[in-house]
Amino acid sequence: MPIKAILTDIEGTTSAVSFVFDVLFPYAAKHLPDFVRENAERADVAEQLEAVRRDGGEPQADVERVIEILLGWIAEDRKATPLKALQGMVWEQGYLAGQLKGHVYPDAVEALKRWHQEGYQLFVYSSGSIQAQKLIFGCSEAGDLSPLFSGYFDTTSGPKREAQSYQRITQGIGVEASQILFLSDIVQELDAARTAGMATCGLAREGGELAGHVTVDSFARISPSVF
Ligand SMILES: CSCCC(=O)C(=O)COP(=O)(O)O
Ligand SMILES: [Mg+2]
Repeated sequence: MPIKAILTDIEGTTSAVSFVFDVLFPYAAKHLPDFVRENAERADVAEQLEAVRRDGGEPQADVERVIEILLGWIAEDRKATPLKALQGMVWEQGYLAGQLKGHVYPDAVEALKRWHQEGYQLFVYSSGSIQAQKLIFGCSEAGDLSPLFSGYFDTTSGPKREAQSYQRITQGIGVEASQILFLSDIVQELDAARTAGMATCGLAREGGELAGHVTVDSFARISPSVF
């Protein structure tokens, strides 16, 4: 059955790993402590702080201890849903202040625009929160790319290395798994998507191969019609 939908990862796929590690994560580490102190009573923030206490196994942690836990999770690149939600809130302030602009590779911008015009439905699946995903594409160096996308999925659909997450996303997209092409730079994510029945294409931007998957170094080399 022909591909109808394209589901893409962000970090290392549409966007540089260095943008996430050298720009976004340090920005969050710098601004998150004061953001949490100033907004700890806000309902959406308080809900995430409670989730940090629960997931961190420290139900009695005060706000300063929760901040310490969060900074530790940033340092170890933990894909924890409450951290990702709070990072998205902090990054929003940076994007709105013009201090952040989302990096999206020019070849990805060009291909996403073309595929959208050709009628493919485009979706994102990232460990970054849905808010963070909307910001990186909505406030990108190439302008507002958000009209290209039909939907966004984050770790509330499950971890990216588990096949069940891709089954849930398939339900959400509403086409057969075999009609979805998943793009990622991580072989374990591609393996999980394939186990769920999706077509896969690996991105290795520095060259090389993602074992067992068609691998390219640029979106310019992806033809959805051949999968
Ligand atoms: C939405 S941009 C920030 C990405 C992020 O926080 C992250 O952890 C990268 O996750 P990905 O699943 O895109 O590799
Ligand atoms: Mg990635």
